[in-house]
Amino acid sequence: MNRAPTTAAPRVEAAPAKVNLYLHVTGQRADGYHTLDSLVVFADAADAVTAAPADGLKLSLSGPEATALMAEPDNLVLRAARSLAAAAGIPPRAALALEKRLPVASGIGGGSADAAAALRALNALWGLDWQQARLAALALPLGADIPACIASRACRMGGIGEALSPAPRLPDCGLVLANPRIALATPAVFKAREGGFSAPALLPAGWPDAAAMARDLAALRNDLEPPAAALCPVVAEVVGTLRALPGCLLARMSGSGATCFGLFAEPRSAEYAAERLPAAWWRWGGGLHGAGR
Ligand SMILES: C[C@@](CO)(OP(=O)(O)O)[C@H](O)COP(=O)(O)OP(=O)(O)OC[C@H]1O[C@@H](n2ccc(N)nc2=O)[C@H](O)[C@@H]1O
Ligand SMILES: Nc1ncnc2c1ncn2[C@@H]1O[C@H](COP(=O)(O)OP(=O)(O)O)[C@@H](O)[C@H]1O
Repeated sequence: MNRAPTTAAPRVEAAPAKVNLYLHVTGQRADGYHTLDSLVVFADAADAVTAAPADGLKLSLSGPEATALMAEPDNLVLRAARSLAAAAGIPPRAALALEKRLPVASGIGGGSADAAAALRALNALWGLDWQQARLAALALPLGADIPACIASRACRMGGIGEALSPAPRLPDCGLVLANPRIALATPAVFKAREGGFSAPALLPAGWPDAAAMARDLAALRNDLEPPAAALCPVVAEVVGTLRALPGCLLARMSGSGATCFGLFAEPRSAEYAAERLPAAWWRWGGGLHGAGR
């Protein structure tokens, strides 16, 4: 039965960038996937996915970063749509539009955010009413970051990305994101990692302000930063440039890179600081997605 209402209004979903404030690689499973411990937050920098009624399944691309995806044989948005339709037992009928603003293959989970946004939009468009946990379980094989992106709320990430628990209470803070415009493939970075595994972090129940959070985060690390910097040496320059910005409390790489972030006391100082970065880089400054909700 096709439950797609042909008169349903288009659904628009933001696909916010994921930032790993720290990322410890805690082990490796027999299938090769690594187990992680990470504090994940979402920035207000975002792609946007629209789903509208249609007879078949199609995807249109727009936005400043869309060119990098023009040759993509099977966009994650389409894979997510097919996967949801198959699991729901309905034909995949939707006109999807992706406005791509986040750099591709950059450690801020843009593809995962897009897939998650498509699932949320189609869940509504097709009247499925699936719970977030069911969408997350369906999406995990498409990308380890997608479960966290389904809710797009700060969380503690464990397992290979599917074990999600609440984040400590976060203070108001600002983020600067900077990418030197070099794509880094996630599998290559995991493969280049050397050494043993890290223990999961011990975190407090919350932080009173961004400075206190930065102090605790400084004792942790991103275990993928050394291998990413070996593959892409400019990562060290990006981190150093962020760290030198006035007001920067902490600078580090996100995910498997090459995007790095700077943590600031509040969104306005991050916005201002981002403008001082080299114009050749992709850069963004602002606050956390959903802050104050
Ligand atoms: C590293 C992280 C941290 O949040 O972020 P990104 O750099 O992708 O943003 C994620 O774990 C990435 O998630 P995602 O990009 O969705 O990964 P997937 O497509 O599932 O996996 C791509 C490849 O990365 C490796 N991989 C990924 C996740 C994981 N927990 N262990 C791994 O070893 C595997 O080689 C896998 O084949
Ligand atoms: N909508 C999409 N956005 C970004 N990448 C996509 C998308 N669909 C498929 N991909 C593929 O997924 C890979 C990982 O992209 P992305 O999620 O941006 O990076 P990362 O996992 O480093 O955060 C890209 O190299 C690209 O080949």
